[in-house]
Formats: sequence, structure tokens, C-alpha cells
Amino acid sequence: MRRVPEHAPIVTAAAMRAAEAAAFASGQSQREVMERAGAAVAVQVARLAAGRAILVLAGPGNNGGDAYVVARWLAERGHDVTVAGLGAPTGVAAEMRAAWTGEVTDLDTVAPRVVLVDGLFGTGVSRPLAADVARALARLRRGAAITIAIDLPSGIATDDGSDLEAAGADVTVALAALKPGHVLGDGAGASGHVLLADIGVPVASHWHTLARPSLEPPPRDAHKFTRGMVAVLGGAMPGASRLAARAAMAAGAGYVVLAGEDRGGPDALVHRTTDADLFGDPRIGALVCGPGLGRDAAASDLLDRALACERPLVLDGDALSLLGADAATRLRGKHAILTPHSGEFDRMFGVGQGSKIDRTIAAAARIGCTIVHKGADTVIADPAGRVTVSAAAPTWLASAGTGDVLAGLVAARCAAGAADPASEAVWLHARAAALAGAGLIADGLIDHIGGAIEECL
Ligand SMILES: NC(=O)C1=CN([C@@H]2O[C@H](COP(=O)(O)OP(=O)(O)OC[C@H]3O[C@@H](n4cnc5c(N)ncnc54)[C@H](O)[C@@H]3O)[C@@H](O)[C@H]2O)[C@@H](O)CC1
Ligand SMILES: Nc1ncnc2c1ncn2[C@@H]1O[C@H](COP(=O)(O)OP(=O)(O)O)[C@@H](O)[C@H]1O
Ligand SMILES: [K+]
Repeated sequence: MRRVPEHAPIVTAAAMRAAEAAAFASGQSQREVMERAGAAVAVQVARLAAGRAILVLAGPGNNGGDAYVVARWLAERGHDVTVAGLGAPTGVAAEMRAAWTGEVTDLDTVAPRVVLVDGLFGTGVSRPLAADVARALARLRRGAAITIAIDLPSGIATDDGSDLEAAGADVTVALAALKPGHVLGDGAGASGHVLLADIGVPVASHWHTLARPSLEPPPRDAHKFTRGMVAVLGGAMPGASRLAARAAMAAGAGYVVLAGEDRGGPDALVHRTTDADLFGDPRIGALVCGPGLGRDAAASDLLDRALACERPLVLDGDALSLLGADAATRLRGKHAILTPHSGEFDRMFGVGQGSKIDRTIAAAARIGCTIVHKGADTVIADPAGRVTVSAAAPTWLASAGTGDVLAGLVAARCAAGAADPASEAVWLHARAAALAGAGLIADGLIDHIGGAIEECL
């Protein structure tokens, strides 16, 4: 499983340039910052190379400038390092090029070495790499045992993670902050393990990577209703609503109701009918509507009643499909958390412009609800524009029913009164998946929620 630093700020290329400009305006020199960036990367390269031969690739921009600093730092400490260059850098990067006293060989002809440092392009990449450059990079990566990218694997689009060049690295040292390209789409996979380097440039952002929540065991005066009551509406596919209900139980809800015809599930699960008493029960801390609901008239009626009741809602699966393009008007002003996968998201909000982060923020602002936009890169956005990205969940989660488990987890944290139920649930879900290991199924995932909670106490 890849590793991504927790609660790391995420900024676009433009925001990074602005942070850098502010640092320069407050008296730092570009030279100092580049020296710090190069040294921070070189420390990691030295650690990972462990004495093996290193080839540093240096491009024409500031990413190349960093690369020349990396090479110099390593050579000064006795590492076996060679450099291949692309284009003639300008400005401070040219000074760094000049300060490298070794040879600079040609990218096309240079032989691969065991450790490859990719300093061709970073946040300045503006178009797909030329075919010969992409070919050379792919050849050198194939010939290396480990590739370490400076800031971003060359060719990744910084702001949306699209992989312009089938780029890739085993380890990426992100400078000052993560960029959307490290956590979204193909860029997330291509970045490998991500490390965050402090280069002395302060960065402020409302966007962060997911962090382990801090949870408490039930207090001594707890009873079942103080721990949160969750109700799950059943429907056409009982397995899905049962998974959500069982996940809510495992996540610590004190009282879980499965409402509808289905009488299955564990003995501790309370069965009720979908009558007026249920929808009017003020003790319900979160009402889950969508997993296994179906899309027929009965499902539609249940959704209408859920939307009309005053309880906090967790809307998933079929509820989102039923809402479709009407989501924006029907949900405005509701206390709801939505957990769409990308198909459901697109049906509600359209494909739209911008990165997954941009589109999720826009949708959350439009409806005034928190949205958990699921996938290998799960983006959680609230109406105020705060964003949390989960970018390292085990891919074993890609199986039927794991989304139902997430809906139950969100509901349990919501009913418990958590400040950020969506992020807490997404962390617990990914951690339970890691504990469940290879070949997990949704039922088994639930067995590991307790273990994930233990790690947060
Ligand atoms: N922003 C910051 O705070 C800092 C940035 N630094 C480094 O600077 C990088 C950004 O520097 P730059 O803005 O110079 O950008 P890059 O070094 O990523 O590359 C920009 C250069 O490449 C050219 N270019 C872009 N796409 C190309 C393509 N497909 N084929 C050929 N040439 C292409 C551009 O015309 C420009 O000359 C960061 O990724 C990082 O490595 C560090 O020096 C430290 C501080
Ligand atoms: N490739 C993947 N890597 C990591 N997590 C994934 C991947 N694909 C799906 N997931 C996660 O698995 C869950 C699947 O949910 P969903 O698509 O609603 O499935 P279902 O409706 O069958 O439960 C979500 O939490 C999603 O983020
Ligand atoms: K790079």
C-alpha cells in the first residue's frame, strides 16, 4: 500500500507559486529556497540509494535547478552520482547548473543506473512531454531499481493528476505541500510513496490529506442512546442495507435500527417498520437512505419521507440515483452527507470542468451539504470549501458492498456527534480495509472496524 503523509496541505501550481512569491517578498532568496529543496530531496535519495549508483535527470526549469542541487549535495558527500540534462536552464536554475562541476550527459544516450532521480519537470509542466523525452525517461526508469521524483513525477498534470505521459516514480518528494497531482487520478498511483519536504516556504490551504482521527472510548455514564442511534432504510436489496446497519453497529452506534420488511442481520439489530413513528423519532442521530433501497415507486416514496423528516441524513447509492439532476434543488438546506461514487456524482452534478477537487467543492457549495466523492481518490468537500483527500486506500476496496459499509460508518460517526464524521469514517474504512488485507469482502471489512477504532484511541 502506498504511503501519503497525513494532514498535509494540498495546493495547486498557482497557489504554490503565490506562496513562493510571498516567501521571496518577505526576504528569502530563491537561491536559498532551491538549496533547501535540493538538500531535502538529496537526504531522501541518499537514504534510499544506500550507496548504489545514482543518475540525476535535470530539466530546463526550476525542477532541473533542484536536480543540480541534489547532484551536488550527493557528490560532496561521496555518493556515486552522474547527471543527464535536458535544455539550458535560466535564472537561479542556471546558477545551480553552473555550480555542478561534473559532466552533464545527454538524456538520449545516457545509460541507466540503479537509482534514478527525476528532476525533469515539476509544477511547470504545461503540455505532454515530447515523444523522445518520454521515451528516454521510460527507458531509464525501466533500467533503474528505484525512481525518486523531485516534487512530481515528470509529466503529471499538477492540478488534476492526469497522467500526460504514463509518468511514474516509486517515491516522490513533494516540496512544501502536496499538489492535487499527488492525490488525484493517475497521478496518485504514479507518485508512489509521497514524502513531504519542508523547504521553508509557508503554505496555507483549506485542502489536506486525510489524517487519523482521535477518538474516545464511551464515557462511564454512556448508555445506548447517548452513543448515537442510527436508522437504515431497507429496500429491494436487503444485503446492502444490512451491511450499512452492521457497519454502523461496529463503528460504535449504540442503537441501530433496520427499517422495512427485512428481518435478517445480527440479533443486536433492532427491526422496525417504516411508519410515521420511525421518521418522527427524535432520537435518530443519522438516517441512512440508499444502500439497497431500489429505484421503484416504493423506494422513491421512502426517499421523499426521509427528505421530509428533520433527521440528519446519509444519502448513498440508489437514493443518489433517484435524486439525479434534481439533487441540487431537493437537497438545498438539508442536513445531509452524500457518498456518491463517480457515476452517481456525474448523474447528480454533471461531468463539469476542473479537477475532482474543484468539482466536488462546487457541488458541495451548490447543495450546502458535505459530499464524499468516492474512488481510489476519495475527495470529501464541505460547503465552506474545506477539502480532505484520502489517496492511499487499499485497492482491495473495489468490490461490491464496501460503499454500503462506508455509509454505515458515516452514519455512526454522525450520530455520535463527531465534528467531521465523513473524514473520520473514510479513515476508519481505509484502515479497516488495510487490516482486512488482500481479498477482502465487504462483510469481512466490518470485522476490522473495531481494530481501526483501537488505533484512534
Ligand atoms: N514553487 C516553489 O515554491 C518551489 C519550486 N521549486 C521547483 O520548481 C519547480 C517548478 O519550476 P518551473 O516553474 O520552472 O517548472 P518546471 O521545472 O516544472 O518546468 C518548466 C519548464 O519546462 C518547460 N516545459 C513545460 N512543459 C514542458 C514539456 N511538456 N516539454 C518541454 N518543456 C516543457 C517550460 O516552458 C519551462 O521552461 C517545482 O516543481 C519545484 O521542483 C523549487 O525550486 C523550490 C521552490
Ligand atoms: N480502486 C480503489 N481503490 C481504493 N478504494 C476504492 C477503489 N475503488 C473503490 N474504492 C472504495 O470502495 C468503496 C466502493 O463503494 P461503492 O462504489 O459505493 O460500492 P458499493 O455500492 O458496491 O458498496 C468506496 O469507499 C470507494 O472509495
Ligand atoms: K520531477
